[in-house]
Amino acid sequence: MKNILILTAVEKERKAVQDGIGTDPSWQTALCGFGPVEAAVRTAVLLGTNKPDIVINAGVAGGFAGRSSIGDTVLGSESILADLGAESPDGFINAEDLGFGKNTWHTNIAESVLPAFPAETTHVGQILTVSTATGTDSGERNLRIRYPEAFAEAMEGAGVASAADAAGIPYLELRTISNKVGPRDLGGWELSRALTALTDSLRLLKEALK
Ligand SMILES: O=C(O)c1cccc(C(=O)CC[C@H]2O[C@@H](n3cnc4c(=O)[nH]cnc43)[C@H](O)[C@@H]2O)c1
Repeated sequence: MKNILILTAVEKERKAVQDGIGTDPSWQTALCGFGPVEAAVRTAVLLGTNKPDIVINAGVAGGFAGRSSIGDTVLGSESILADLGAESPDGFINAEDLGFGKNTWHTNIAESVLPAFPAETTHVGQILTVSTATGTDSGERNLRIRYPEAFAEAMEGAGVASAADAAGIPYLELRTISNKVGPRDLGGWELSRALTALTDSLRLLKEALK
């Protein structure tokens, strides 16, 4: 039996995950906090005393219009720290291109569990991690151009991935879509739909990783 550690930013996400996995000593949940720095630090601390077989960052996310819809599930083949780098007159230069380390953490777990998920509402691909949630049309446009293959934007994945990578532990990011990436409109967020999808997706993931 594999030991799995699932990290979420907030308690409501943790509860949705817990409802999906049920009570099982091999499947543990914890909070990693809000944003990539808090997520990396808290994950690293947890991995100092607990060495699971797989680390998962799960939660809700913004979806890029036309690429993912509210209630969909995104299995991250890559978690990308999308806003770490430097601006220049010729555009954004990411940390890797600057020669200062990693922006992208790959995993092959997403592809391997995909057959367990409904094809019409599940995507495998890039999930962006940002320190500031996109809140304008121009911000959305910039990210969409810079990352033409990204399905979703959230705020913890690359932090958790970085800590898991440093500990040599396989990693997966799983997100369900609660809102569109773009102008901040909390009234347009469909959190309960995304949290129900999160519960359903964790149930499927648990079956797939058996
Ligand atoms: O207030 C609630 O009921 C509630 C329930 C569950 C989650 C929340 C959050 O505020 C989650 C914050 C978390 O969600 C990610 N997220 C979601 N949409 C976006 C987005 O458009 N851009 C960036 N991040 C997004 C993110 O990982 C946050 O940590 C509230």
